[in-house]
Amino acid sequence: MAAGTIVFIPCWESGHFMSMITAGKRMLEAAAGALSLTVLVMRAPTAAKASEVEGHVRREAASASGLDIRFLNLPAVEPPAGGFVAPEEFNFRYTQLHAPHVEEAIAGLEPTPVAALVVDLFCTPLLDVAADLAAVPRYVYFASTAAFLALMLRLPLPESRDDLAAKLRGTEGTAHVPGLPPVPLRYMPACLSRDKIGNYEWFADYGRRFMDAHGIIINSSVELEGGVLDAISDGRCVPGRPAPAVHAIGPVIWFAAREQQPHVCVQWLDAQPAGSVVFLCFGSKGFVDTAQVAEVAAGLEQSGHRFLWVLRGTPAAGSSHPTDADLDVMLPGGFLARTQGRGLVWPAWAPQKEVLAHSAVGGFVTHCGWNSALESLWFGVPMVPWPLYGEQHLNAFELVREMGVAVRLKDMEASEVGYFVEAAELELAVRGLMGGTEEGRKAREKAAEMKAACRKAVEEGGSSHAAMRKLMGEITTGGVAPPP
Ligand SMILES: COc1cc(-c2[o+]c3cc(O)cc([O-])c3cc2O[C@@H]2O[C@H](CO)[C@H](O)[C@H](O)[C@H]2O)cc(OC)c1O
Ligand SMILES: O=c1ccn([C@@H]2O[C@H](COP(=O)(O)OP(=O)(O)O)[C@@H](O)[C@H]2O)c(=O)[nH]1
Repeated sequence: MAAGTIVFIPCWESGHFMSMITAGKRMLEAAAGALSLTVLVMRAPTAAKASEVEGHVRREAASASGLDIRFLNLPAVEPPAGGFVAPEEFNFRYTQLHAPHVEEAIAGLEPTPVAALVVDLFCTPLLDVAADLAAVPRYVYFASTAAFLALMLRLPLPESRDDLAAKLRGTEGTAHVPGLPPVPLRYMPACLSRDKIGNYEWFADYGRRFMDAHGIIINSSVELEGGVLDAISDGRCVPGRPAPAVHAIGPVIWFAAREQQPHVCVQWLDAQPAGSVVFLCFGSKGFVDTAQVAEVAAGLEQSGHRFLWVLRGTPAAGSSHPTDADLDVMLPGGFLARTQGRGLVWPAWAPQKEVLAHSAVGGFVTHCGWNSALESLWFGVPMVPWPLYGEQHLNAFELVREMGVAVRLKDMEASEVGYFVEAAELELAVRGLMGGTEEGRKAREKAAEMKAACRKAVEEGGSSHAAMRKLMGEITTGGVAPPP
């Protein structure tokens, strides 16, 4: 029977929620029965997201993991009234409104001692509630890259604010992300770009609060982002003040139970030659408009390669989630007939991990969501980055420039956020990715190396395995250093 419980407060976005629950399971496994996990579930601010989260909770609660996990729904709060400068401001205020409920839920756990509190990167307003629980170590779970973390830690510094804010008012120049070579402004996260400068203070505030944590648990590894992790631990993000310890335990990848009947996409892949198919998928939010669809279709057709394209329709009013695409309306006339046998366009949610794991898949055109990038590396699939939102442009920079596992779209470096990709650009990138250029062949080799490194990292003796052991050691023995 567990002697204490780790309290988790995840964010409602699926990528964050499931990444954190999967990390929690790994933590329990490493604690070998000494601890349980209590997940405090906030009601998501929209009905669609609330139902998504309910689905995750139902599936997890029903799964026979043998681990001691329980989900407690926090009372719903009224979303704060509008007029926000940024979505981050909404998140911040909405999350903060849950503080009394979190305190009450934690008090209700007695007599079970709380061994640690872990909050999502967007839930740091709730880090303080455990300040009353004087001895309880508090952690942030960071479901994104160490590079994005380094940037966020640095944002509150006056010199960083002045420098970056001035640069972001223009379009030329580079930004300083500790541990990375100079980052061209067009690779800065879309959430911090020129037209979103109002977000700056909110991101800076999140970054400031990370310093109040005992540690940051991150879905990355030394093998993937060693340079940036060193920069954080050497104090190059917040000079003069040690950063919280960073526990790089990744890749953390959420694998759903397999359906009994293989998915249509998988059945189609079964009939394709090894390494012959380029896969296109743009995450949980990604969709493209009709003009862009026509260019993608033409690019794929002209590339001559086999493809599996997850094409989603525009979200319904008031939603940010794509709908299932009506292919007859969205695709150019005759495209399906002309590409029959060598291409499949799938209009709904696809089993991305199963697709990436399939031997027929030779490349991935991706929006560079960090979960997608990690999944691609896990299966050794080289990428073409097509970042859309959030921090994805910075992720693309690392994949291309730092890791060398991706072939860039021709004009990406010369484009504004939300750029339009022409057929010829996509054709060229796909040809390169599938082995037609030296850059593409190198990216494939690098992706294979990364696959081996990712798997080694989480095995016994690997860096992420050791980081997890150290983290759980400090939680179970209470031997954690106070926040810097
Ligand atoms: C990590 O930094 C940011 C993330 C987001 C962001 O916002 C978002 C909003 C939605 O309505 C639905 C989403 O799915 C979603 C996802 C999202 O980030 C993604 O999170 C993943 C982690 O689980 C992963 O890190 C991906 O790379 C992210 O793109 C938004 C944002 O600024 C607006 C961020 O800075
Ligand atoms: O059709 C789809 C689209 C996405 N995903 C999964 O959804 C997650 C997307 O997370 P990511 O961080 O890449 O991007 P986000 O959706 O948060 O932008 C990944 O685990 C993908 O495998 C999937 O399985 N099928």
